[in-house]
Amino acid sequence: MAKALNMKGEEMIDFFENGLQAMRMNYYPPCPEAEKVLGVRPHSDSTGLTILLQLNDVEGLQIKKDGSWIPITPLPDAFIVNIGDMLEIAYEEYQYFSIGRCPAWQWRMNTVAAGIGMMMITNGEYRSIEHRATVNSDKERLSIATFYNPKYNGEVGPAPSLITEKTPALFKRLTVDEFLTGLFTRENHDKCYLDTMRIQQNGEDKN
Ligand SMILES: O=C(O)CCC(=O)C(=O)O
Ligand SMILES: [Fe+2]
Repeated sequence: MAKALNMKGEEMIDFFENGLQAMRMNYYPPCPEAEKVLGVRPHSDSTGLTILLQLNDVEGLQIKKDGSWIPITPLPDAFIVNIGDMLEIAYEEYQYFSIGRCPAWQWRMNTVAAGIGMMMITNGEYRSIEHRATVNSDKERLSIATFYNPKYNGEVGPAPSLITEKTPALFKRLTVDEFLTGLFTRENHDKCYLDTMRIQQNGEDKN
């Protein structure tokens, strides 16, 4: 990835060496009123990189492309690689993570997900993807997501080798600690957290 971006390899290693890794196992039971609920509401992963396995051969994952939701058909033995944008921790926070609740569901399990932005590191060159998961009326669905992130005592921000006069830094550089503190103390949850990391470019509307 560093090679494709013409980024210094050591910088990528520096971001991710001894980084945080986390895994979330998603179980979506069948829901007779499947069209009324979502398994996972629209979001972009807050990770550096997410590697996702659609465990059984059941559709559910959708990505947003040109304003429409596109289903991602599971392929046997194939991983899906997502570029993440910011850090998120979803820990049994049902309301935060899902929309609606199927009357037939008795329980739901979320494990911890944590991650920090490949979008920031690549200075916007690689963009995070908005996605969601739907549920089915008669089939259960399983997926496993693994999240790869910079180390906790490190920094996050555009890789120095990607910043030039023509491609100025689009995001601030800050410690992971600062990033996390900002994430968890923010009051406006409607605004994308990544947007608060953006550096205003010359000539941009300040509103
Ligand atoms: O179940 C899926 O396919 C998507 C899950 C997901 O987006 C996540 O765990 O972050
Ligand atoms: Fe996700």
